[in-house]
Amino acid sequence: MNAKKEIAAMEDIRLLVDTFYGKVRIDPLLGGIFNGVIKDRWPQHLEKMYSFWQTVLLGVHTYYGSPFPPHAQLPVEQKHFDAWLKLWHETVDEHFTGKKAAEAKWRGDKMAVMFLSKIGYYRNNPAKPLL
Ligand code: HEM
Repeated sequence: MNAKKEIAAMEDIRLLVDTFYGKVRIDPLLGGIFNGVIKDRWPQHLEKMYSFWQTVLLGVHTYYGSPFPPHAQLPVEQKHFDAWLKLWHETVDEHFTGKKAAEAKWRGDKMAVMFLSKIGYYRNNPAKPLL
């Protein structure tokens, strides 16, 4: 039996992130894209994602990066974000329940919409020099 619990501590964030990216890495649609960029830097990527979700969900401010730039040039569209969100929701629900679990899913949804819209914008409006 695997009782669901609240996301309350760093060990919960690690479980969430490790389980999620474990699925992402072998996903037929997403795996190649992630592995192609990250290559042998998975430990660093996971550390960054622990700190991102720790900041968002636990209010412990350890992430000072800019989430969007690494996504700007990725060959992704709606179906990739759908696949990302499906795995994210599934992973959160597998292990957790409660307010922070709901917030994790909500934040994933919002960021996916925002990333997709920015990616579309930059594709249609390539940056032009002013002079
Ligand atoms: C199709 C969907 C997505 C793909 C393929 C994708 C892929 C990637 C890749 C390749 C990196 C860079 C890793 C590196 O070079 O170290 C990255 C970083 C990151 N991703 Fe995503 N991602 C996706 C969706 C999302 C969503 C929805 C979120 C929102 C929670 C997210 C949050 C982040 C964050 C916070 C970083 C670290 C940014 C930094 O460098 O500070 N990603 N992602």
